[in-house]
Amino acid sequence: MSLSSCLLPFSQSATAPSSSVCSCHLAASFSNFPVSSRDYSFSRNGSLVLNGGGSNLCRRFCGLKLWILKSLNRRRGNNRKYQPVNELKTRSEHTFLSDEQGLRKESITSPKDPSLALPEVKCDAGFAEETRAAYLRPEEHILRTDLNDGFHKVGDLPPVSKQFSDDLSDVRRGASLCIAVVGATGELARGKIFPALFALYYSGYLPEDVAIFGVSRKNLTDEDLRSIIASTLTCRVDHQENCGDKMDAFLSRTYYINGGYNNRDGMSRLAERMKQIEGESEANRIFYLSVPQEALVDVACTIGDNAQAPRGWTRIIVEKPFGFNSHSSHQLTKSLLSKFEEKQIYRIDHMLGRNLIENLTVLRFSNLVFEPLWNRTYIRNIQVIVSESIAHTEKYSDGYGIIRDIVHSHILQTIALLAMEPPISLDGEDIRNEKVKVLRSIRKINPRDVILGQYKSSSRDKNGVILNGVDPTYCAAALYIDNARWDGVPFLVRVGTGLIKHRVEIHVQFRHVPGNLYRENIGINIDLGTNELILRDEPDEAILVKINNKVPGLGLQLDASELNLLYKDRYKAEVPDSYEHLIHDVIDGDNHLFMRSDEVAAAWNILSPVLEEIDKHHTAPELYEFGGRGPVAAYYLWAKHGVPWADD
Ligand SMILES: NC(=O)C1=CN([C@@H]2O[C@H](COP(=O)(O)OP(=O)(O)OC[C@H]3O[C@@H](n4cnc5c(N)ncnc54)[C@H](OP(=O)(O)O)[C@@H]3O)[C@@H](O)[C@H]2O)C=CC1
Ligand SMILES: O=C1O[C@H](COP(=O)(O)O)[C@@H](O)[C@H](O)[C@H]1O
Repeated sequence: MSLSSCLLPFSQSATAPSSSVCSCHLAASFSNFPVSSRDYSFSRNGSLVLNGGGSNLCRRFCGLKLWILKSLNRRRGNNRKYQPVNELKTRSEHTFLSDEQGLRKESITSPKDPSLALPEVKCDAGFAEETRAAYLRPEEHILRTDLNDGFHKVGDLPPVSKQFSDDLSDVRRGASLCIAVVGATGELARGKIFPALFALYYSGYLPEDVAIFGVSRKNLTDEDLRSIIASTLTCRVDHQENCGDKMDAFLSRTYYINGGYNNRDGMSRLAERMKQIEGESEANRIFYLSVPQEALVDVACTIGDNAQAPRGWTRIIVEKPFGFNSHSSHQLTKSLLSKFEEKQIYRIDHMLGRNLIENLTVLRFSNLVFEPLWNRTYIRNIQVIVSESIAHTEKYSDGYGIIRDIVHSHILQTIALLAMEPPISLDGEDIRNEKVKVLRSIRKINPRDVILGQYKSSSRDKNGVILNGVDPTYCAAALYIDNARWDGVPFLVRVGTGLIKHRVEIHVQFRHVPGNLYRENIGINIDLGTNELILRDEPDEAILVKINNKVPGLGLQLDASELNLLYKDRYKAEVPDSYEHLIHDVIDGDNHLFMRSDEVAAAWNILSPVLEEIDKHHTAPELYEFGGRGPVAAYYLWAKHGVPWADD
C-alpha cells in the first residue's frame, strides 16, 4: 500500500499504485473440474482440494469468473450454421468417479435451523442428496491456498492461457452435469446466463461432458436455440485463443426443449432427454429458473416432481425478487420446500456476485487491522451506497419497486456480511447462520427513517422505463442492529437509479480519536479528522483508507490522505461477471451468497412495516430530476442520524 498526500488540508488526495497480497482462496470438491495436478490433492475424505495461493491460482480462480468484454470480442451472427449436433457421449463411454470421490449420499445431512418457522412439506419424490460442503473442512478452504502464496509479485500475473486447459487433460472426470435454463428465450437467459455458462465452459469450470438445455414454451429447434445463444456469446479479452472452436463446442452441447403450456409434461420431456444423455451413471442436475414470478412455483414444483436427478444431486436456482411481501414470500418458500430440501435451493441475486461482496469477509477475517475495531466502540456509522447513473430498464423491478428489488436482498445481505460475527468456518451454512442472526437483530425499520424517491419520468421513451404509479426508484433508510456489537450505530442506506453519479460503495466511518492531541490542527470540523474505510465496487474497484498525516515542511500542518488499493492497477485480470461467479458457486455447492429461507423471512420482517405503510397510504415518493442527486429529504435523514453525507 502506499500513501499519498497533497498540500490541501483534508482534501481527498491523489492516489498512488499500491500492492497487496493475493487473497484468493477457493477449493473445489468435485474432481470433474480440471486443474493441473500440481494444484490439487485429495483430502482425507476424497474431495479434491485445490492447493496453492500465488498468482497462478489467484488468477485461475479469481480470474476464472470472467468478464465479458463485448466490444473486443467476436460475436456470432444469428445466421450462423452449425454442424449436426454431436450427441454427448453417454456415461458408459467415460471413466467416472465412484463413491470415493465424494458422492456418498447417505453421509450427507443438511444443518437444519430449528428456528426456521416455515413448514417443510416433503414430497414423495426421492431427493438426490447433496454432497459438497460437508466434505470440505474449512481449514482446507483457507490454508491450502494461502500458505503457498510465496510467488505473487505485482505485475507478475501470467495470463490464464490455453496451456492451462491443456495441462489438465489428465484430471479424472467426475459426475456429468446437466444444466437446464428454464426461460431460455428471455432477456436474462440470453444476456447473462448463457454467456456466463460459456465463460465457465471456456475456462474449464464445467465438466467436460456437460449438457445445457434451454426450455421455454416456444416451438423451437436445437438450431434455433443455438442461434439465439450464439448471438450473445463473446470471448474474454484474455481468452481469445480458440474461442471460435470453443463456442462451437459449447453450442453443440446445447439442446432445446419445448416445455409447452403444461409444465408437468414439459419437465418430464426435459428429464427424459437428460436421461438419454446421462445414461445410467452418476449425474448431477442444475435447473436455472429464469421465468416470470407468476410461473415460478409451477415450474419449480413440476421439476421437483418429475426432473430431479435419479443418481446425483439436484440444485435449483431461483431468481429474485423473492416474493412480493412477507406473506407471498412465505408461500413461495413453502412451495419450494415442499419439493426440495433447503440445501438444494439457490436464491440468486446477481449483485451479490460482485467482487466487493466477497471482499467484505476477506477483509474482515483475514486481516488483523480491521476486526478489533469492528464494533460500536470504534465505528461511528456505516453507509451502503448503490447509486446508478443510468436508469436500467426497471422491467424486473417494475411493480416491485426498489425496496423489494434491491434492499430486501442485496442491501440487507451486504449489511449482514458486514456486521455478522465471525462464522466458525467458511462453510456456507456457517456463514448463513451468522447472517441470519444479524438480520434478526435489525430493528424493524421506522417508516419515518425511510425516504422514497422517484425520478421524473416524463420521457418514458427516453429511458425505456414505465414507472408504475408510486414505485420508488430511490430509497434512503437508517437501520439499527440491536445487538452488543452494533448498538446505536446507524447503518445508512442509499440506493437509487437515474442519479448523477454511478457508484457502488461502502463507507465505514470511525469515531474521533478521544482527546485528540491534534484537534486544533484538524480545525473546526472534527468530522474531517475521522478515519474512514471505503470499499468501492464502482467505478473502479478499490479499497481506500482515509488517514491523517503530516504535510512535509516546517510547522505542523495535517492532511487527510488515502491509502489506496486500486484493483485495476494491482490486478490485470478481467473481473468476471457476477453471474459467472454465482453459477460457479452453485456448481461448487457453495451457498453462502444465496439467501436461505430463514434469511429471506427475516429480511421481510425488517421491511414489512415500511412496505405496509407505503401500500396502505399510497405514499408518494419525492420526485427528483433524472440525472440529479436524488430526494433532498435524504440529506435531512443523514443529518438526523448524525452522519456526514458522503458527497456525490
Ligand atoms: N432481466 C434481468 O436482468 C433480470 C431478471 N430477473 C428475474 O428473472 C426472471 C426472468 O427475467 P427475464 O428474462 O427478464 O424475463 P423475460 O420475460 O424476458 O423472459 C421470461 C422467460 O420465461 C419464459 N416463460 C414465460 N412464462 C412462462 C411460463 N408460464 N412457464 C414457463 N416459461 C415461461 C419465457 O419464454 P416463453 O414465453 O417462450 O415461454 C421467457 O423465456 C424474472 O423473474 C425476473 O424478475 C432478475 C434479475 C435481473
Ligand atoms: O437486479 C438488478 O440489477 C441491476 C444492476 O445490475 P448490474 O449488472 O449493473 O449489477 C439494477 O440496475 C436493477 O435495478 C436491479 O433490479
